[in-house]
Amino acid sequence: MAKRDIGTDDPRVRVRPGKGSRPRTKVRPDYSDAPKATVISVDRGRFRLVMDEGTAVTAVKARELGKGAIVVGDRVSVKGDVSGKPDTLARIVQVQARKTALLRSAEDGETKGNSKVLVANAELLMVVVALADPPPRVGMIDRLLVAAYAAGMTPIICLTKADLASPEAFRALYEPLGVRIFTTALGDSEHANQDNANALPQNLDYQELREFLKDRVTVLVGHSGVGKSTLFNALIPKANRPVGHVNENTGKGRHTSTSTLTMPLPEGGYLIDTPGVRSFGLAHVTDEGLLAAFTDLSELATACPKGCPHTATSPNCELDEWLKEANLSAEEKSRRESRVASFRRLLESRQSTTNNA
Ligand SMILES: Nc1nc2c(ncn2[C@@H]2O[C@H](COP(=O)(O)OP(=O)(O)OP(=O)(O)O)[C@@H](O)[C@H]2O)c(=O)[nH]1
Ligand SMILES: [Zn+2]
Repeated sequence: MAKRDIGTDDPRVRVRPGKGSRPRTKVRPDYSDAPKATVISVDRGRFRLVMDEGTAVTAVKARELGKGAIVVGDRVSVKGDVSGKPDTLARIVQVQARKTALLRSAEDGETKGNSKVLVANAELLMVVVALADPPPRVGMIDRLLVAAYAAGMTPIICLTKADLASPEAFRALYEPLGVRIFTTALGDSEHANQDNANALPQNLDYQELREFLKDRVTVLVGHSGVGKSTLFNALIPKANRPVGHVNENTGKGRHTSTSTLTMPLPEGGYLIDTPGVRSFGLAHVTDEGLLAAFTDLSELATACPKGCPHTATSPNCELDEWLKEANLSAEEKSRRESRVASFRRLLESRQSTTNNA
């Protein structure tokens, strides 16, 4: 292969002379002065980008980039027409290394065990949990926390529908983890109405949440019906996410939309909505990664016998010692049991996933 041949016959790809010392076949073009952009949506091979100076453009992936996926949140270098005018198309020529990558492993079907990057470079994972209707599902929440830590992201929890049920029990369970928890009640328009403010429970954190999200990039995840769209619309009034009904676009019923939406927050920062997260496989996370997400348990486990797998049958596992501690209140005992059970359930579910894959 000739020294300058980078394996493309695309005449638009300009190649600068490489340094003599570089490996012969890997002479890469220098795009350091190409304009940079962030991917805000992906639709069948077309990427919607916001250039750093603000223009929105549509782009395709340059052939030389090969097969790797480009996802929402990726930072990219762009060539070609970046005017953003109708019918123009730019070219993504380079993808920067990701600071964070939110992955999800398929849990069933043909792709079982394969993992996929959902969003790149986001800082926060906001797990949206309804206090009622539907009630919180601890297993899913724990999975999402694990996925966040494994992604290099910081998880936070937003409790919704506090007008329907008290957040106390949930807070008692999750506050010891050091995860920030915000409680909201935004639902029906009557609740959003200021005249009705007295009807709302005390101690709601909606304004604190707004402040917290300012200037950060946050991914929203949660089950259908927990109030994600309601929250999204409250935080970004012009977003107009459809509330209370599902997916007119595909007509395939619930959870079939795959489009991930990025919207700027009025105060600065971005919200990213990921529809259709029904399950969140964790096959890509190691056992250590799993334990690290249980911040309350991971410290205990450092005192376990060497190589302890921390299951219910592991001899002298510190997690069991923690459960057996003397003089615990009934509440604390049940909280600890719930935490250990959560962790062990995830551990087991992953083992069966990996073994059957
Ligand atoms: N009472 C009450 N209802 C709420 C609240 N937030 C949302 N709801 C209602 O819950 C229902 C579902 O809300 P959505 O915002 O559509 O929930 P979603 O999570 O986006 O659901 P999908 O679009 O299916 O993923 C709607 O009828 C909302 O009006 C709340 O804080 N309190
Ligand atoms: Zn152990």
